[in-house]
Amino acid sequence: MRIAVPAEIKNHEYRVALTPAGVRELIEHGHDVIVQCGAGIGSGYEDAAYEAVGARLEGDVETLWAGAELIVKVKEPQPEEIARLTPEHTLFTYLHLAADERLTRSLMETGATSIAYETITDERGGLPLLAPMSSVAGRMAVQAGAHALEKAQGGSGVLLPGVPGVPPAAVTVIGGGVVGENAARMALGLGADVTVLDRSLTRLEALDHRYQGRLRTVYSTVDAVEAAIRSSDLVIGAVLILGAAAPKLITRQMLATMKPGSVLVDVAIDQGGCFETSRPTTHAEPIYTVDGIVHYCVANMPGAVAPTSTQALTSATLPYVLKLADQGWREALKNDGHFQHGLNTARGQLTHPAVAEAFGLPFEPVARMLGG
Ligand SMILES: NC(=O)C1=CN([C@@H]2O[C@H](COP(=O)(O)OP(=O)(O)OC[C@H]3O[C@@H](n4cnc5c(N)ncnc54)[C@H](O)[C@@H]3O)[C@@H](O)[C@H]2O)C=CC1
Ligand SMILES: CC(=O)C(=O)O
Ligand SMILES: [Mg+2]
Repeated sequence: MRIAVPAEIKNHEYRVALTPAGVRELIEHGHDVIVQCGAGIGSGYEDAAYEAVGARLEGDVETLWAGAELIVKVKEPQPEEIARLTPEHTLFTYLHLAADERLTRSLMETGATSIAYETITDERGGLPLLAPMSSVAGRMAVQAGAHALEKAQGGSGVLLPGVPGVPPAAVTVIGGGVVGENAARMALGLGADVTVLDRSLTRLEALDHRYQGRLRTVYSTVDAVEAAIRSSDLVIGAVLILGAAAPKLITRQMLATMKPGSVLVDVAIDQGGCFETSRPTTHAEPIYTVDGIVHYCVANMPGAVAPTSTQALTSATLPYVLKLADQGWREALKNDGHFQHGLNTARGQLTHPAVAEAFGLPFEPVARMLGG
């Protein structure tokens, strides 16, 4: 199969979809891999490293896309990338469609087959292609929040760990999944006072057991969120309902109950954000302030630490890229029910129920799409 790896073009996105080691695996399986010139530079991979494992380099982006059957990317297609997609393409990347109706409709119109990393499931109930980037983003959320708390950023000026004689900051993490646990772990490491809210008692039990009383776990209700944010210096939004738009757990009205200069980091922004006042920001301008509360809402946080993120991402995606390349998308999905959950669009139709529900659009069940 002809597989293309374009350079990412989202703001400050330095990741690339495949490392040279990943490309080598595909070539060993007999596939042609075409890498856009310079695609790996931001992650520390020179063009020569791809050439050395047998990839072809392509400088012209239109030629790269036009010649590909399978396109492997990191971020959702940007408008100029949408314009290059055709019904002959299979696109494998993060999509987060429920957050963006315009993207959803335009992707459907291309007729391309699109498979989203973030909706593929595994037998343990996890999201194996989201998890590595959630680990990165969860860890970064505390760094980003600590920086935003500084006075020069508009923050209250509270130092997360405190110092001897001065108490540490209060950090609330809403959603105790992969992002949430990684954020909690970093915040604990810095010596902050950490509370995690979740709707899943199983998750709270696991966290309680693992952290042995070093963090507080609270069942998530409107009441519990209201109480927690009143005394928090940093609140991290880390909830997810698979494939769906994130629920708004902090309203604008609730901001007035928070301490001035407190910080909200909305990691769930790629699914639309879990705070009413969140809007996507970029690494170039990551923060803004509403009613005295600093917001950080970058939708591609791991892009800023690309050498780490690219290796973690390729390790997770490679087995799936190999299946798509070896078997074609139909067979690969027919043979793996969890992989099937990744299919978001095909033949101009939506195939993910949660995305369809987000916009009140009709959808075609994957099983029917694969049968026909
Ligand atoms: N901004 C960025 O750069 C990145 C964003 N993300 C996003 O972070 C979000 C979280 O991802 P993961 O941690 O991997 O998901 P996950 O599925 O591991 O965890 C989500 C948790 O939220 C909980 N939850 C759902 N509704 C809740 C509610 N009302 N109150 C409290 N908890 C609730 C679930 O029980 C679950 O434990 C996703 O939207 C993901 O796409 C992930 C990576 C990078
Ligand atoms: C998960 C995601 O959207 C990211 O890593 O950018
Ligand atoms: Mg994202």
